[in-house]
Amino acid sequence: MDTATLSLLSPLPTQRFLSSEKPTPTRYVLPSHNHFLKHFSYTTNLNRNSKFRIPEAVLDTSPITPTALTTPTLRELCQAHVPELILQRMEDIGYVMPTDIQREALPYLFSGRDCVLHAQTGSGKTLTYLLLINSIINAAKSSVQALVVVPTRELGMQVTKVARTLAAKPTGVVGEHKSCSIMALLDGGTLKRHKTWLKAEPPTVVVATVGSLCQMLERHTFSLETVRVLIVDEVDCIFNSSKQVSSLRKILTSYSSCNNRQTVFASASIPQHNRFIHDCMQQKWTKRDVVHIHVSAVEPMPSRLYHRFIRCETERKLETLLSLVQSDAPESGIIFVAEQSEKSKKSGKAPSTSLLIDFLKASYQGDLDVLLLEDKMNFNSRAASLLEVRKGGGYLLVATDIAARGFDLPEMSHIYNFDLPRTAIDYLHRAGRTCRKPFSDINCTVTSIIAPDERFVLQRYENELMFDCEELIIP
Ligand SMILES: Nc1ncnc2c1ncn2[C@@H]1O[C@H](COP(=O)(O)OP(=O)(O)OP(=O)(O)O)[C@@H](O)[C@H]1O
Repeated sequence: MDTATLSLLSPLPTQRFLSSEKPTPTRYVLPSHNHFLKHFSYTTNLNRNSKFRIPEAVLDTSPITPTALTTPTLRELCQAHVPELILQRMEDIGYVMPTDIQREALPYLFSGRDCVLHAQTGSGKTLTYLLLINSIINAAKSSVQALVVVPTRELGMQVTKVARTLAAKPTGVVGEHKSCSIMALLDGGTLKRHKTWLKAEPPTVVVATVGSLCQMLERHTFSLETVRVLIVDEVDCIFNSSKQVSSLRKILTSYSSCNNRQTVFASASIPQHNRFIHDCMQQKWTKRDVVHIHVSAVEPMPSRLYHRFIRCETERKLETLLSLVQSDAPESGIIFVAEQSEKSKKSGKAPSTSLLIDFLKASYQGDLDVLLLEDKMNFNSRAASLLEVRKGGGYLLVATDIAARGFDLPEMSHIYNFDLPRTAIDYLHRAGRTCRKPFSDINCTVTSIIAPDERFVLQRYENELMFDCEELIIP
């Protein structure tokens, strides 16, 4: 390994592989080299000889001692950095042991390094960056100190909710509780009200969609001058969106400077990550010593997922879906449908989402509520669907890929790809809406209903994402 890499990382506690399974406080397992590589790889910017080659995993070769292998609790990891009330609240909610990404990333984050958090769906990246935010902000100061940028309104609502839950008063604490204020500045919101709020008493944390944020920045309603930590969640999704990418670039480089803030990017998928890290440094999205924390590098898909597919002719897809849902009896499920193509719109055809909703409402006889979530719904209807979903109780959500990113619905047991996703990454994120209880053993199922000639597409996704999909044959 590049010695420069070691010396760069050595001031920090070099992480040793502990376990990908549910962590227990004392676990004395000597991991194999391959096992280590499978789960953790760190990359930094120091290998400048090749264009995008970045040093591989950091291997700790010092003797293994029982102490080094004792899994720290979240409290132990955060104690010196995060206020006690937040730690108490974290434990109230049930966050006691860290997930892999939390254990690996928090020491780097607390050291002030810019980081790219690259870990499986449902691995707890949100709590990771919220703990960093809570270690930095001062709730007594009236200024925007932390900014979380998200690609969709729905994800913004979710992150805001988690941030507010974490900031709430812990049980048993009496008296007044001054927590930080968190503003959701999201597309479809009432920007006029936000403008007044930002001017009168700036919130400590802003969770924003790119569009609304840029609107506010362009109108000089507020500036990013006081922002000390900037998070971009689902970063690859925003960089991939032709509508959002140029605004994100401005947020990162024109409206603020990487030298005046700590920058964190998060996603379960960062295609060509070496290239991305290189760009982070070259484009000054981050400082030059950005750390890439890649957990489960060769296993991008959560291992508790069972993948299957069923071949059927297009005209039989609806009946096939219905019989699958009825025999699976999911706790809750999402049925993913492709967005309607321009060609189909022009020919006046009804979108698949409407056809599917009408069909299920007429034919499905189970207990689950049938709901719809798609981009072209107005914001109020989208919010209403989301509210129903979050109320608990079982539901079948018919959705486009708008529901594929970041949604955390822990009770979700089944995903159905009524239409195959366009890319392997879309498959990964759709599938990742299940298996969202980090320390649970429960398996979840992803089923793709494919036309016979789509088998090779699914096979490509299997190869790319390294999972196996079993064929389901209905007699
Ligand atoms: N330390 C923890 N202990 C128990 N549960 C946790 C812990 N950290 C996070 N969780 C739970 O894990 C679930 C997934 O977390 P989160 O939404 O942050 O995942 P993510 O990594 O952002 O996934 P995605 O890439 O799909 O957005 C949430 O329900 C969260 O409450």
